[in-house]
Amino acid sequence: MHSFDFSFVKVTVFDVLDVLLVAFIIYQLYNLIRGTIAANIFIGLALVCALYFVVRALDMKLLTGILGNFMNVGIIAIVVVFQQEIRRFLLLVGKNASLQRNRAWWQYFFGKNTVEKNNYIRIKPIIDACKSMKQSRTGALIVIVKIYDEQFYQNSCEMMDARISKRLLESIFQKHSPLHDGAVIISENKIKSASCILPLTEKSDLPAQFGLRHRAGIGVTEANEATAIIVSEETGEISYAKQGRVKMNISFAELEKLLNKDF
Ligand SMILES: Nc1ncnc2c1ncn2[C@@H]1O[C@H](COP(=O)(O)OP(=O)(O)OP(=O)(O)O)[C@@H](O)[C@H]1O
Repeated sequence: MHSFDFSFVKVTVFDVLDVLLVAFIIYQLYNLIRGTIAANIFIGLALVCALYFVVRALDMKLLTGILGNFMNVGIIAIVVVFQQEIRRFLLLVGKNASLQRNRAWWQYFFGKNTVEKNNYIRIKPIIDACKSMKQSRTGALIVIVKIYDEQFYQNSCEMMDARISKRLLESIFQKHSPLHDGAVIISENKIKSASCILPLTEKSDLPAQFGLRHRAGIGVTEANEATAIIVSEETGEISYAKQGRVKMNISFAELEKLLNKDF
């Protein structure tokens, strides 16, 4: 009977850790570029790489030479093409590290209940504003971002740095307000900007009643670590978008649950 000898393969704890870390980084990168145009570019680059290895293995000299030259400048091309994504990835790593640290300490000293209570205080003005805007059929788009990338928003937004309050949100989206067109961006427990023009999703399978407001709400969550609350002017319905996916007509209890999780 044949037996296999695997004694030449030595796997240490650090090898496992190494593979897990690489998998984690690839997963984070995938999350960052999922649904964006960068994902298609990434697939294109991966295909060129695969083709290079195939033609090299088949010893096809001309193609190997051409693709080899392309691969030599590949890393520079990647940095240029994925400039925004790399920037967001590094911001995410830095920010998450400090957020997790603060939260862990806070929970250690004050317990989980205090954290949840504080969270409710933070999200209450947003929920109350949505309740009132639903009633008055005021269209609104509120985007909550983990990392406020000023460069990303500064050209298309009216910059603010205000405490979140129900009345402020209501006045921004009130029909006669000069800032009512576009989205409000919330980050770090502040209203950071208003009247923002956001990228629209290019999805073709959305419900017919979804116009620009909904498309912008979904679009921003495809390209960023963000969640969007959309109040429909037509129907008063509340929708919630995250990672390019949208939950329609959610209740306020559901909204509270989702915000508690994501904010
Ligand atoms: N790119 C954009 N970024 C942010 N907000 C936008 C953008 N484009 C349009 N909007 C907002 O959406 C409003 C138009 O909404 P539209 O009626 O097309 O959307 P809708 O999804 O059908 O929502 P509603 O149900 O409220 O009508 C604009 O007045 C503006 O405030």
